[in-house]
Amino acid sequence: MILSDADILERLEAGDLVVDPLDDPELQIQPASIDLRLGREFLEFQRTNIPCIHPNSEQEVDEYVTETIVEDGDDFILHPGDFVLGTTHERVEIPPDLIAHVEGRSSLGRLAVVVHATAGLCDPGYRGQITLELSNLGTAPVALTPGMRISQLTFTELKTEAERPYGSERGSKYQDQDGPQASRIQSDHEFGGDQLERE
Ligand SMILES: Nc1ccn([C@H]2C[C@H](O)[C@@H](COP(=O)(O)OP(=O)(O)OP(=O)(O)O)O2)c(=O)n1
Repeated sequence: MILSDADILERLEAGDLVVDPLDDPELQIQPASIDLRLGREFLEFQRTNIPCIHPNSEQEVDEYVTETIVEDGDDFILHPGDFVLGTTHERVEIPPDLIAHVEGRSSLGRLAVVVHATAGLCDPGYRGQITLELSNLGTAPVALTPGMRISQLTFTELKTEAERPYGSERGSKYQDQDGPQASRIQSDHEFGGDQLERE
């Protein structure tokens, strides 16, 4: 079951679902979603001379990422073909019986701005800001202003609570993330399970 505006308000009031700050609930709570605003920090990917990035190499993943913080009154210009990481301004806490989906807003989609190029799932138990995978599929640069409503979260109720919510198990590498986080896929090998057995 997908939560309606009334269900979302009820869960927010009960305090187990958290979206913080929720400065303008009337504007941000939509019929079956909550609009989230864009934060100030962005991670941009540099052109690089290395032949490829090995996801297992922390150095290769981190070295070609640079951070930009947009000052008051300024915009972040997303150029055609760009792929950058942004963040929601809000921090969320998803209770163990809900899953949240990060969705784009139609108004930005109509300008060819995509807010989650691939991953869009917030696990039951997840806490933190949400990293947005922003790209511009169009032909004109688009100005993104921190504070603008950039994405929406929908919530689906699970049939039963997750027994091992995000954060309770090995892995959970993005729990309590603050600002956009580059991929931490290189830590997967620490937790095991990502190699095929030798035949
Ligand atoms: N666009 C998104 C999608 C997800 N998340 C957060 C909420 C998710 O609960 C958490 C983990 O997402 P995934 O399970 O998709 O990521 P991984 O499988 O790579 O990470 P892990 O191994 O920690 O589960 O990241 C985010 O910040 N921004």
